[in-house]
Amino acid sequence: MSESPVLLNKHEVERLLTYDDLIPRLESVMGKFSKRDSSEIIQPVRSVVPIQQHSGFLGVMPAYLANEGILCTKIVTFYQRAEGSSLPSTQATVLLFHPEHGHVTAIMDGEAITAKRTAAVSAISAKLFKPALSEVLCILGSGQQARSHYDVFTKLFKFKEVRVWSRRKEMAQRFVNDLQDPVTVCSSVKEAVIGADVIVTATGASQPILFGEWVKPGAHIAAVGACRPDWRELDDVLMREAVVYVDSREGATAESGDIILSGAEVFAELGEVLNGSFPARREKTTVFKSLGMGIQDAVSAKLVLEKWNSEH
Ligand SMILES: NC(=O)C1=CN([C@@H]2O[C@H](COP(=O)(O)OP(=O)(O)OC[C@H]3O[C@@H](n4cnc5c(N)ncnc54)[C@H](O)[C@@H]3O)[C@@H](O)[C@H]2O)C=CC1
Ligand SMILES: O=C([O-])C1=[NH+]CCC1
Repeated sequence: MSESPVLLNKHEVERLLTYDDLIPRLESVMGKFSKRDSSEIIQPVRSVVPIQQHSGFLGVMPAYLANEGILCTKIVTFYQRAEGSSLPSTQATVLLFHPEHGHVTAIMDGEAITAKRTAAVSAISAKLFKPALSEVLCILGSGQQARSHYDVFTKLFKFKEVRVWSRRKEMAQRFVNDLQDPVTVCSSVKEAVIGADVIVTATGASQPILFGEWVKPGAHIAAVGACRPDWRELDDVLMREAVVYVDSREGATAESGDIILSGAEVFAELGEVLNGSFPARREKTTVFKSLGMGIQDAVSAKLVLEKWNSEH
């Protein structure tokens, strides 16, 4: 009989998963993924079931990392929620399996993993692509991803000014009230992004909210929302003028409305830049279009379990 799986709640996962540990693991796995060696990594594009009556989606995100002995799947739901809803729009559970015997070794909260690994990957994109002199950070959205992006971007980089915009100004104000350091609340997207060097879009928008005409040439945009083929956060001008990087070419081609509907060309995967097979075109306006990958959840969950095991 196999042992019962370890069960870890959101509080535990949040405590055990640190950006310092996570970032090097994500860089390593994304680099390996971009080599497309199926004897090392298998990660299909996420399967998504629409839940039309409730404006939601169920996604299943499996991954197998043979050399690291990680067999994992995340099950995630994401919903378009009314502003001010007390329910989280992204909820998830991550399962780790014993790769040899097939039993479940751990079941853990996936909300904290999703928030931290997505922000950490965006931070990796910013390390590679943001302008050398980056003084102004702008965050569009004030939800879970906005907060994790704020945390890691201000931990890793020094900005003179941080701005936030949200659909309802009081939500942006609430976001700011939870923080120690000063952040400017903006009344419009335009006001928030003019002159910004780094822009994070982390909204549930399905139509463009960020327009290329407002974006400072050379800025870096980490675009985290719009993860359906008919959803947008960025307009055609921005998508066509920027150098576009993605987490996975297959994921972007299947799921990113910003890429599919604008007809923008994907320049490279983040992993291809980390591998040195494509350049980081820092001098240009750059977009990193993030959709989220099972391998990112898999290395995060393994890290959480290792930390937990070291304490028990
Ligand atoms: N790329 C990735 O790996 C991941 C992407 N996501 C996506 O990131 C986005 C944010 O996710 P969470 O922070 O978990 O959600 P959340 O519900 O915590 O925050 C969503 C934010 O978007 C705003 N928003 C919603 N609809 C909007 C609209 N039509 N126009 C402008 N703003 C709008 C809300 O006011 C809120 O500030 C979602 O689109 C989600 O699907 C989530 C997890 C991972
Ligand atoms: O990677 C992920 O978990 C998600 N991406 C979009 C919604 C959830």
